[in-house]
Amino acid sequence: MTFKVQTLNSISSKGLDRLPRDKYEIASELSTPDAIILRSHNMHDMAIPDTVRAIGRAGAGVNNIPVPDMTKRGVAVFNAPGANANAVKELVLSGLLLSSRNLMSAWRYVEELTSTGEELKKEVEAGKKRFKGVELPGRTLGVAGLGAIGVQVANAARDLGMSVLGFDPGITVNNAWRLHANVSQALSVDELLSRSDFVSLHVPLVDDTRGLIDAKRLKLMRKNAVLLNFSRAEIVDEDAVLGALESGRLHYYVCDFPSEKLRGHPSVITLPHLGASTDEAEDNSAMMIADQLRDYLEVGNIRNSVNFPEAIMPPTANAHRIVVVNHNVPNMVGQISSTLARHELNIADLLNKSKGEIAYTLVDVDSEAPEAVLDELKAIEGVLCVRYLGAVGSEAA
Ligand SMILES: NC(=O)C1=CN([C@@H]2O[C@H](COP(=O)(O)OP(=O)(O)OC[C@H]3O[C@@H](n4cnc5c(N)ncnc54)[C@H](O)[C@@H]3O)[C@@H](O)[C@H]2O)C=CC1
Ligand SMILES: O=C(O)CCC(=O)C(=O)O
Repeated sequence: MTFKVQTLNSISSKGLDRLPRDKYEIASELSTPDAIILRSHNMHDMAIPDTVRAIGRAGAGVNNIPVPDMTKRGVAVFNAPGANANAVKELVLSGLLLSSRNLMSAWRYVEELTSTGEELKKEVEAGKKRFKGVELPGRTLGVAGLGAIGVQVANAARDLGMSVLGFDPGITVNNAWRLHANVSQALSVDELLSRSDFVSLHVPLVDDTRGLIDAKRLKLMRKNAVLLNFSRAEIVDEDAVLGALESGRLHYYVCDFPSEKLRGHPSVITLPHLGASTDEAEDNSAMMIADQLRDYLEVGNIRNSVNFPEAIMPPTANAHRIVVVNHNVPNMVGQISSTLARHELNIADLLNKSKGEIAYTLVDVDSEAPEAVLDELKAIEGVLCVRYLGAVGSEAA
């Protein structure tokens, strides 16, 4: 079996090399891809071919992928949680220091000096008082979203001696375990904003978080506070931020998402979406997503899908694997197994998992499944996709 994988962005070769070329054709232009790998490419406006079975985001945020439409079509969407978290954490720490020590304006000041020798030294000493900053120990950082990135940011800020407050109503048990014991809990975004000198946002862009930081919430922030946004532009109301900078409520807005309005503002430090742009993060994300896609395409296993359930079934030796994606409604497993029974196919192993509106079934049968069985499975009302993977047990052995 061979697979076609289309890349919509430049993807680290360390990741693509995990897809052996005797089994995988990989190209940026393909008319009938089985899978797509991308980073930030906007898929909302593109026609996604019917042949696509899986989409892999070599990164964290999936707001550039039409996930609900893909779910309706039975297409699994994967991401690489945590793979770029350290890179983002390091950039957030840079942002904290750039703002606390007024480094960008200080740097610009020096760049614009034209004097030389003693005169230059005099201007340096005379000018530096304009850039006096503050130290981080004793200041409070509020972290909204304690996922892979937020936890690392919170822990690093504690290590720098800051007091840290966190808010995340959906924190996972694993992330709660990873969090520094001295990080305090805020009970709402409003509380977080009102008790912090620096606020860093690490929530995904979804309907609930669009415009999370608006004019009303900015008024809750401490005077001269710094807002850091390395999540997504749309989480913050940009006009409201510009207003808060004018009124002095905000001292700096540090973000990874430039816009015409933000560019050139003396109190905005904006970077070109650099959070995940390190060798390490690009390699980690690409390797993780390639491994997950390969396991899905070849074996049917699902790890780190944002719309499909986790599903891992070790291949049965000498069996033949069928994968069925269907609506999460009653009697689907019954219909699948009775179809197999009608064709005298004995089930060696079966796994059925569901997540939201999707149910997912892996079936290992003792003998090869003829085309007619697959056609009958496809014809069951509610079935979105059927894949025949064949003897995955023998290949793995
Ligand atoms: N600037 C860059 O290059 C990068 C940006 N990102 C952005 O950062 C976001 C977070 O990434 P990860 O930490 O890896 O994701 P994650 O999924 O591990 O963590 C997100 C956390 O936010 C929490 N959350 C959701 N809604 C919330 C709300 N209203 N208030 C408080 N917490 C809320 C969730 O419960 C979860 O724990 C991504 O979705 C992406 O948009 C991620 C990587 C690189
Ligand atoms: O791939 C990139 O550079 C963007 C990373 C990012 O924004 C994410 O992983 O959510």
